[in-house]
Amino acid sequence: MDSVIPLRTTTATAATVATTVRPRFSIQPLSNPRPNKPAFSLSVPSSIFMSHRARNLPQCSPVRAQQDGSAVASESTIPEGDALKIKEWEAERFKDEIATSEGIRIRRRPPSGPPLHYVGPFEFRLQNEGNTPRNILEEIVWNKDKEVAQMKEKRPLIVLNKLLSSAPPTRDFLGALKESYSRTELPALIAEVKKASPSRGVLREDFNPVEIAKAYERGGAACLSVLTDKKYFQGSFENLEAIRNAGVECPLLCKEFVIEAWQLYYARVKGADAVLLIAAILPDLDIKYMIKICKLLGLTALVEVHDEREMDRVLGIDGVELIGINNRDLGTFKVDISNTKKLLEGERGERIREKGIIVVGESGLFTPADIAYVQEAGVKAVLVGESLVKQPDPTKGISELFGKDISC
Ligand SMILES: O=C(O)c1ccccc1NCC(=O)[C@H](O)[C@H](O)COP(=O)(O)O
Repeated sequence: MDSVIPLRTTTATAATVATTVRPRFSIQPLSNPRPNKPAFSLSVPSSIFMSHRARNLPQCSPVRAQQDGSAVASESTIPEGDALKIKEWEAERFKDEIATSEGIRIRRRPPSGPPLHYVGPFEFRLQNEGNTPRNILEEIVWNKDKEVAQMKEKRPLIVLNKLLSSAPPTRDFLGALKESYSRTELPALIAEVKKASPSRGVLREDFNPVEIAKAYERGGAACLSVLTDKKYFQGSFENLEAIRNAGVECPLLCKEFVIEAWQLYYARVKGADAVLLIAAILPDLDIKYMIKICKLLGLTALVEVHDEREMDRVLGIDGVELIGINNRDLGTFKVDISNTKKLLEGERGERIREKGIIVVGESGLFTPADIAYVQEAGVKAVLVGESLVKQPDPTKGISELFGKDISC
């Protein structure tokens, strides 16, 4: 049985509602609207209506219907504290809507129900719907959101800002890639220090990050990528700091799931020279503003994309100098190195060349043929983890991967 809930928090006509409502509801204008009643009816599956009632939300009382068929909330009935919570909740939802409109499917945190007294009509979720991450990337992001909140409490931005003055200077990540490419005429190597990953589990039991980093440097890596996520990759900021303090000269990429600007400051303080910004997670405006912060901090931003839509978004953002094409779908784990070629074909490739952007081919590279394939597609650098970190001797692993010694 369907129920009818004619509610609206702000003035809106049936027509405006009809354009914003989600398809699983049906809206019909009432043929004979009565005074003081909205001129439309909204049919909602009864299960959704039940979840609305189960949450104890007011149904009609704070809403006043108008002659034109719209309805307004009588805000005077909402306690001040709740009104603030409602505003915060609506602001979050607004951000989510922007992200969705840019094609971002990863939600920043589990959706919460509206606060008490919220009377918006069209957001009645089925109970429990949406509170489970849709894929591993979303799970990582939800976990990161909590983790960053805790870390920020211990080290607020004001503290990090002070530490910046004693942090070692950054090294030129992009310059190191360009220099290596012109020296070897092969894609510059960003070698990844990674103990484990969600898709492959533990890659190396005897994992000594500093030893691995030094072995990569001896093998001719231009830069290193250091996983700092603990829960899913068994990495840490201690590893990043230790590699930096051990005198490794290769510039270091902090391989993190950045969702907040605070993390950029933290990475910088811990010795990073570059940070990863993942387009599948970050809306355009966040990328734009984080790139500016990176510049202020002397960090290089590696902006990672996986599909055409993300590439087009990133190509529209000013200040992007380094783009990584991940051959791994971070939601499904599927790896396909032809993804690099696909994203560099035609007009996109031309725009990238015109803008002088350096492209990094990331993930799933195991053989000299793989390196040649992505080089042919147009990359000037590669990011390699598994195939090197698993080698008993990672220095030798680099020569095998490139089919020659690239250290001199
Ligand atoms: O590798 C994963 O399982 C993974 C899962 C979810 C998010 C990110 C993930 N990996 C990050 C990377 O893409 C790789 O560490 C990096 O590109 C190197 O890839 P590979 O050479 O295949 O180890």
